[in-house]
Amino acid sequence: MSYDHSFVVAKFAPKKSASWTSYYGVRAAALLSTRPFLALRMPLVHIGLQEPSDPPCYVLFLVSGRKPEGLNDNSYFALGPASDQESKILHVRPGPLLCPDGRTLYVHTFPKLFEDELVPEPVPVAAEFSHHLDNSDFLTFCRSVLEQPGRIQANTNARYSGGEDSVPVDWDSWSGQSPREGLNERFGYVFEYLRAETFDFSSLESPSIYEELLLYKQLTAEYSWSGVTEAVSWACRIRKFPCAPQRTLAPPFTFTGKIPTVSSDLMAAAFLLNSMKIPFDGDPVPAADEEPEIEWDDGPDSSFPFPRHKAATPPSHIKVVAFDLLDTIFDRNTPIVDALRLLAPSLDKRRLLEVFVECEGLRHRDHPHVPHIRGTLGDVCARLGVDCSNSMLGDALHAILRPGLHAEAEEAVKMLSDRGYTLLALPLPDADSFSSSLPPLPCGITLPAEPLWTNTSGSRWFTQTPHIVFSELLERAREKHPDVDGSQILVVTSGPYRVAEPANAAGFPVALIRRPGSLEPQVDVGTYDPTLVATGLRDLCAQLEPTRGPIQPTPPVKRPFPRMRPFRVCDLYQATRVLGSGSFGNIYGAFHVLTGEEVALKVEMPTGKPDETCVLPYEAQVYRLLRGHTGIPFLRWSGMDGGAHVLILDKLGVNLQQLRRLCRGTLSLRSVCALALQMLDRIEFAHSRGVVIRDIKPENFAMGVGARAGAVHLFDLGLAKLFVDPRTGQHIPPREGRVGLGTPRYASYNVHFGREQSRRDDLEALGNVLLFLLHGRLPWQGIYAPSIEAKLLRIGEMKAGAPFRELLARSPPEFTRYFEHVRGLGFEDKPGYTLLVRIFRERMEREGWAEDGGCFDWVGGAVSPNLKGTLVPDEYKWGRRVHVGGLGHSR
Ligand SMILES: Nc1ncnc2c1ncn2[C@@H]1O[C@H](COP(=O)(O)OP(=O)(O)OP(=O)(O)O)[C@@H](O)[C@H]1O
Repeated sequence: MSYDHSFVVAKFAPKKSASWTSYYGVRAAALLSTRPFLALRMPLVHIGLQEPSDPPCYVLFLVSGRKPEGLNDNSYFALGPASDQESKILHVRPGPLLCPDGRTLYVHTFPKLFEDELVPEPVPVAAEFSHHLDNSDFLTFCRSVLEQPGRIQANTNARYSGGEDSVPVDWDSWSGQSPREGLNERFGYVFEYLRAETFDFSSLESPSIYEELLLYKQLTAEYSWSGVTEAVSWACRIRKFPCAPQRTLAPPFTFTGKIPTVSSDLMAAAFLLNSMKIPFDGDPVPAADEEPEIEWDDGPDSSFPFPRHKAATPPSHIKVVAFDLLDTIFDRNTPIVDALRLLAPSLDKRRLLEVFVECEGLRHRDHPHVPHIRGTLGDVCARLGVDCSNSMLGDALHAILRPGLHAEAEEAVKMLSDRGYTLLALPLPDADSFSSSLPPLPCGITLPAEPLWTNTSGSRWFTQTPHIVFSELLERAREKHPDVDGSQILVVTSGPYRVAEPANAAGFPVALIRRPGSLEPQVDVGTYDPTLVATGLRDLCAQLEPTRGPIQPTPPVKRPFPRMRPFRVCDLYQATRVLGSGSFGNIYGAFHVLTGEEVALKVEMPTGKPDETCVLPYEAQVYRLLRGHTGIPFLRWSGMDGGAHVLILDKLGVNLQQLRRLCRGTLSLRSVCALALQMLDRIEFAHSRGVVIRDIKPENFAMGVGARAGAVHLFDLGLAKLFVDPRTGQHIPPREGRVGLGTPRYASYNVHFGREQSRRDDLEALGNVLLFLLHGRLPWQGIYAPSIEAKLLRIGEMKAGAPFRELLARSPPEFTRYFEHVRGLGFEDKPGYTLLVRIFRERMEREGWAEDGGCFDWVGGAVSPNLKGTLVPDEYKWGRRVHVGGLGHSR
């Protein structure tokens, strides 16, 4: 069917929009009151202004919370509960256009829309016009468009613009490039004009006004440049359909004054419009481009004493130097690495240390009264999947308990002692284990006679040296210097969070030793403030040289994480940023305070309502069940901390939805095939452990980071379920009338009709996900239905019927084979994973596509990192580089 179709999508783009074109852009944009909105093209016959027998005439309506002004003063219909004075009310029953707060919407009409009758002079913009698109703008825009017929069809450039970048003159956006087009300069917004004169809708959805609404919806849903880009790319695809010669809009027509009746189409449009957020008069102008402070109002309860900023300190002011022995004087890391290398020779040194330190900290937290080093070794082996004999463990333990001295220790200690400093040591953690195996301390340092605090119940010395140590230290220092105060005792440590933070909080200056390659984290969240930073003990001595002049305080560092109240989980993981939000709480990026290793924290705060159960403990069980596959993030710890349920998981990279956006909306068949192989593998693994995922969607698959950047990971297992009864080993029985779970866009056909999900449903959902990644859109997206139930039913019908068949017809044949298999499976049937893998692998082999990490569209420079519209999380961008999949490239 041929359909005349013109539409305009208008969008305000705040200046510096690029700054919120980011992972957080969507969140920030939700607070902006300037939103993209739509000039609707409506057939006049739909609103009773034309007879069906007349040649069809269309008009663009602008729906706005503001009345038109200037020459078009009177050209509007008020929708909904207008005031008594309103003469023209477009009566809509039962009032779909009513705004929840009772304000009125106006449909701007168009008496002088057409070329010859456009207003002779530009209409002055009312002084108070700040951020609403009003009728005069609209007219100017229309004139600009109509003056240049054909330009759009000729132009194949991308159709987006804005932000601070200049806009190429030949783009068909209306973007302030000429003096005539001054609106953009003043208000910083951009019009997108998308015009498809005649095209064939038959292979798309049924022709209706919803095509435009769909664009609008997409824009409002994903308000960022990516939203625009997606909408525009969608429109561009439509535009690929053969275009008939351009026609101008139908002859001018005169408004008769007759109040129109509402046709069902308009009614439906009105329902959709009602769900849109259109700015109203008096809405506040958005505050610049500030990102909102992310409030942490449901997180674990923890607070930090922040250090005061220090003044310059003359070395002579320091009377006592107190060493934290671990890793400043004693070298504990080398023996740990040596010991672990015996157990897992192939692993990288740093990784071994990270695993050991993490296991040690968690073990100590959960079993504070049990000797921990042997237990830690056991945990390390379990974590690395290595089998060790008792004698191997014994050897490793022996090595770990024999730390040597750092090479420079003797010399440095002597030098400081010769300069007259009193040298003390903080008590050594776990002194009992070490007592017989330590080498003698360099001459001049005194240990406390009795390390009181190591036996403190639940002591947390792995992360925080307790406050009691510092009062004890002050007492010991006063034995030699009765008048000394805390500011004269320099604590030397390599542990920023283990020692520097509590020392600062207790009022002691700190010298932070950062040896090259040290394990301690480099991330500074502003909770400590070292007086000096040295690369080793020799450097420390040089900086404490009396003739050198006062030690200048380190300049304040620009803290990278100001937007969140800092909190720490298990005293070991410092949260730094929000990675995402889920239905039950937030997911935070965090790092281990002793190793700097990055992790993700999934946090759920119980509401306290008796009838509500928390889901994270359940999800933790599923993660435990699925341990052992590298394509599923490892659950490092789960439990209650600070009153919240917490999962500590491997940190992942960008999810497939974000990557699809990064790649401008669609992925190539090559990427889709390569992803399919990995995704099938993860799902097969879950099924092999008796688990159905029930929430297969692109957002729940993410690439790894670092060395695992080419691997797809399956996560978010909160909806997963055992399909095998663990007591009987039997498959669960089929059931009807189940509540639909998962995401309707991708869910299997069965889910829409209330059937219990089994393995086949995960695989059907995977098929839908792959089609979505390939096409960028599924036919049932954005359809209209009067209620959610009706919509779910309608989507189900589409999945079962012609729209799905048409989708397959325009997809590579592999998908037909794939769906033939998965839709042919019975409830209990085991899917033919090998067959499904073969379908995609054969295609890859035929095409000569390698399956390596470089096969994805986003790797290796195929996608320009700085294109607007990408949703690459900030952590993947720095300067003009982007690192996706671990392979960075410059523009
Ligand atoms: N391990 C992780 N590493 C990095 N980011 C993550 C991780 N886990 C979750 N995220 C981010 O947080 C978002 C939400 O996480 P998740 O899907 O687990 O939460 P949810 O509450 O189950 O969400 P939903 O309601 O969408 O199912 C994800 O889309 C992802 O961007």
